[in-house]
Amino acid sequence: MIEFKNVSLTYPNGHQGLKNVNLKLNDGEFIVVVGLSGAGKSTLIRSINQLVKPTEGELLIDGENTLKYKEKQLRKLRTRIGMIFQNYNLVKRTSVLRNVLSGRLGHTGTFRSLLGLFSQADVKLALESLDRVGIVEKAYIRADQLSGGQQQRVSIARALTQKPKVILADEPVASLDPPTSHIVMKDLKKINREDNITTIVNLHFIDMAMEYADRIIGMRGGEVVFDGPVSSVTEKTFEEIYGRKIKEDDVLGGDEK
Ligand SMILES: Nc1ncnc2c1ncn2[C@@H]1O[C@H](COP(=O)(O)OP(=O)(O)OP(=O)(O)O)[C@@H](O)[C@H]1O
Repeated sequence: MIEFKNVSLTYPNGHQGLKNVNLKLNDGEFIVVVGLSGAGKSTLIRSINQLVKPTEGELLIDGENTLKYKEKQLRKLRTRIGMIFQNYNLVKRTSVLRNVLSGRLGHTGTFRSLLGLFSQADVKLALESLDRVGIVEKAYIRADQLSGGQQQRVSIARALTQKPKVILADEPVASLDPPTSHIVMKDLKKINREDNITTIVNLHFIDMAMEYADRIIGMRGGEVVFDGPVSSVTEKTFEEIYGRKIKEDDVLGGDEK
């Protein structure tokens, strides 16, 4: 379980990214974080693996306050947390398989991974991960030859080869068209269900949030202003989170091809 206890985060310029956040995120949940641009969604997600570090409070993972971790413990923690970014963060000029194998970096010694000496077990795992997101036939192609949706699936496969306990996805579909967005969200959901990986996703579109979330967390101005199961969410909930009426732009539309 991931627990935020009175967590606040003030950026060096004085801006308060998180204000007194209290949350318990249970193992295996599929959580979608929603809110307007600048609400603090990325800050919330990124504080879990300390890409940004909270300045107050406690952030417990399986009972341990990770804000007290030293560099070595933090590195170990990060090996168990997969991260998916809007822009995929692949090494574009190298093969898909190499990109996916880089998910093993924290597990394999640095020297061996620098030389590209991955074990057969790692290669098998990487190929299995690519198969699970439906693109194993692309393993030996250069990453920059793939479409955006395929690149995002490579990044999901990379996260999977980490054998993570948690996946954080920061606007994973913001650069994709509606049909491809649904494919990527379905992959994330399938993996969450099959492997019981706690999955926390930032999304802009309310229809996507409603379709895929078990639980929705709403943020505004760095604060959690809503937290509840998707079944309890109505249009009014979104209007309260956004502080305004819902607009056409808030809905992605479309479905899988
Ligand atoms: N490194 C930083 N230094 C100062 N302020 C920052 C920094 N990163 C983010 N902020 C500010 O903190 C607030 C929350 O940003 P955050 O990126 O978490 O929002 P968000 O809800 O994810 O928005 P978006 O959907 O636009 O990504 C914003 O006002 C942002 O400008």
